[in-house]
Amino acid sequence: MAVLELKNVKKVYKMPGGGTFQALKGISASFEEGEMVSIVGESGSGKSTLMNLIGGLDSDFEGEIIYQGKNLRDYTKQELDRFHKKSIGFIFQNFNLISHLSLLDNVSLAMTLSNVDKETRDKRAADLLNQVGLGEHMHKKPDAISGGQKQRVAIARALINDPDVIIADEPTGALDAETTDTVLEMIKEIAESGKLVLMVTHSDRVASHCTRVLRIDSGSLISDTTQDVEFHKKPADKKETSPVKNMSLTNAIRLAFLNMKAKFGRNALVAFGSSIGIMAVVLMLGIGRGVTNYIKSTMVTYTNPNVTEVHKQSLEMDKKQQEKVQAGDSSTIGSVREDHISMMTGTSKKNTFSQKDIDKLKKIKNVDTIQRGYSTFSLGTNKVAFNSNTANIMMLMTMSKSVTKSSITKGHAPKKNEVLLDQATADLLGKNIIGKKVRLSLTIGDKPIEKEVKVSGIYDTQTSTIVVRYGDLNQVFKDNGQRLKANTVFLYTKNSDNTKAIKDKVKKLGYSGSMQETMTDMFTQMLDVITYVLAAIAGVSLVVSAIMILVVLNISVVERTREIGVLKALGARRKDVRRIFVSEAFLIGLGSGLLGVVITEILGFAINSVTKPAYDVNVVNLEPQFLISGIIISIVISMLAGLLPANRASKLDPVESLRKE
Ligand SMILES: Nc1ncnc2c1ncn2[C@@H]1O[C@H](COP(=O)(O)OP(=O)(O)OP(=O)(O)O)[C@@H](O)[C@H]1O
Repeated sequence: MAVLELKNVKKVYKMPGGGTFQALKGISASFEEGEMVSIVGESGSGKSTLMNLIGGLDSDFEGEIIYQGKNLRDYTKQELDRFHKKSIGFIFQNFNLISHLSLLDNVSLAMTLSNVDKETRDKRAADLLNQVGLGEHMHKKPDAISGGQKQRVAIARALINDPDVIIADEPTGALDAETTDTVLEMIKEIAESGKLVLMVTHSDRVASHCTRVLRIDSGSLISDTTQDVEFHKKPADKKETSPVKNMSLTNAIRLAFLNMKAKFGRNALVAFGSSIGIMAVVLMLGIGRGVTNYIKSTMVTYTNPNVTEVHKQSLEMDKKQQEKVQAGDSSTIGSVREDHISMMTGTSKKNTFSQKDIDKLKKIKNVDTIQRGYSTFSLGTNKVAFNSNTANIMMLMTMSKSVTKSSITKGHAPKKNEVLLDQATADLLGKNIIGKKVRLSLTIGDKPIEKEVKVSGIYDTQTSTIVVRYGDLNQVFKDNGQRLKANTVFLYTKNSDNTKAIKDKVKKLGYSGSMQETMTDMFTQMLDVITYVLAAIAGVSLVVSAIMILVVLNISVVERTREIGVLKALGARRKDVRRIFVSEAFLIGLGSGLLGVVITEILGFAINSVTKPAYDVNVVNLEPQFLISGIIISIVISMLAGLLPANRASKLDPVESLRKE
C-alpha cells in the first residue's frame, strides 16, 4: 500500500518584485513503505521545494500530496502538528543540531515537544544514540563531536518518534567519503526496517545505494527508475499510536533555561543592567519609608503615647476658603493668616474650649482623664530673667500628662509656682539655675505681667520653652482681671493601644491634633509625594531595561532562526516557540529582579550601618512588599519587552528559517 502519493504537485513562488516563479510543474509519484528513494537533479531544479511540501513545512501548493488518505494541504493545524511529530523525520545536510543542548536533549527534542516524560524520552534517546554508536557521547554538546557523528545524532533525532517517512536533504553533502558510507548504511537500515526514505542528493554514488531514483529537471519529473540493489527488508515493528500531546510550560521554561545557560555571560549582563533600575526604585521607596518612620518615631519619643493632645481649630482651610485663597482673595488670605497667628499665639477666641467641648471630648471611649491646657507662641513678648541675664521665650505651655518623666532631663516636674525651662534658655540665664527663682515677664492680651517663679527642672525640647502649671497660670490671669480659657485639651487613656482610636475620633468630631502631629502629617505627606516622584524618575531606567531586553531577545531570534526552523519541523507550534522566548524573558526578569533586590539589600545594609551609629537612624527601610514589588515589576517589564521578539520568532516561516545561512 502506498504510504505517500503525489498527484500533479505544482508550486509557484511569488517573487518580491511582484512576478511569480513556477518551481514545480506537476509532479506525480507514489511511494511504498520500505523504499529508499533518491531524488536527484541539477541545482535549482526543485528538489528542496518538493521535500518541503512533502514534509508539511509549506502547505501552499497545487495538486495533492496524500498521506493517510488526506491531502496535506487540507490538514488542520492539529493534524499538521501531529504529522510533524509522529509521521515525518528530517535529516538536514548541515545537521541543524541545537548547539546549547546535549546530544541526548537534541535527540529527545521531538518527544519534549510532545510532552513525553523525561524518563521515557531519555531512555528512548539513549537507545537510539547507542544504535548509532554514540552512546558514550550522549552528554556532550554538538560542538564537541565530528561532522559524521553529528549526522548520526541527526539520524537518531529523526527516528525518535518512529515516523513513517524520513526526509533527508543531502544528508551526506557535508561528509567525507568514508563517513558518507557509514551514514548511508544507517539510512539504508532505516528503509529496510520498513520506513519510506526520501533522500535528496547531487551525487550519483549516493543515488546508486537507493532502490529507486527520481530525476527532476526544471520542476518536472523526467525519470523514475527502480534499481536492483542489495536490500534486506525486515518485517516492520508494530507502531505504537499514542496520542500526541503538546509541550508543557515546564518544558518550555527548561528549554529557555538551557539556552540562557549557554549564553550566561550575555544574559547575566542584561539582568545586571536591568537590576540597576529595579534597585533604584526599591531603594527610593525604602529611603522614603525609612525617613518617614524616623520622623514619626522622633515625634513619638517626645510625646506621651497615652496622651492625645487636642486643639480646637485646625490649620486646614475649608474648601471655600481654599478656593478663595487660590483666587487671590485678599480678605480671605488676611483672615486665614490672622487665624494662624492667633492660633499659634493662643489669643484666638475661636480656639478656646467651652464646657460643651470638654463634655464632648470626655465622652470619647476609653478616655480616662481630661486635662485643660494652654499654650501660646510669642516672638519677643515673653521673657524670663535671672539677675542681669534675660532670655526670650517662644513657647509658653502648661504642664500636662504629655510631658513625660523622660522628657524632664534634669530636676523634677513643676510644683506650685515652679516652672520647667529648656536647656538653652537655662544656659542663657546662668549656671545651676535649677532651684533658683527667676522673673517671668508675660504679655497677656495687651497687659504686661510680672511673676517670680522657681526653676524646677529642664524640659527636653529644641524651642525656647517655659512650662508652667495650669493652676498657676490661671491664678496669674485672675490676678490681672482676666479669665484663662483652655486652648489645648489633653485626653489621657490608661492603655496606649487606645490612643490611635481616640485620635481618630477627635478628628472626626472636628478637632485637630497637636501642632507636631499636624506638621508630621504634612511632612510625611510631602515626603510620600517626593518618594513616589523619585521612584518614578528611577523608574525611567526600567524603560531602558525593557528596550535592552527587547534588543537582546531580538538578536537571539535572529541568531536562532535555524533553531526555530528545526523546532517547527519537529512539530513545535507557534505557541510553543512563543512560550520558549517568553520564558526566556521571564527568566531574565526574575534574574534581574532578584539581583536588584539583593543589591538593594546590600546597599541598604551599608547605608544603615553608617547612619545608625552616627545618627541613630535606619535611613533605608526595605519592607517586604517593596522587595516583592521590585521582583514582580522586573518580571512584568521583561515579559512585556519579550512579547514582541517572541511573537516574531513564532511567526517565522520554517522553510525560510531552515534555508537561513
Ligand atoms: N522562496 C522562494 N522564492 C522564489 N523562488 C524560490 C524560492 N525558493 C526557491 N526558489 C526557486 O525555486 C527553484 C527551486 O529551488 P530549490 O531550492 O527547490 O532547488 P534545489 O533543486 O533544491 O536546489 P539545490 O540543489 O541547489 O538545493 C530555484 O530556482 C529557486 O531559486
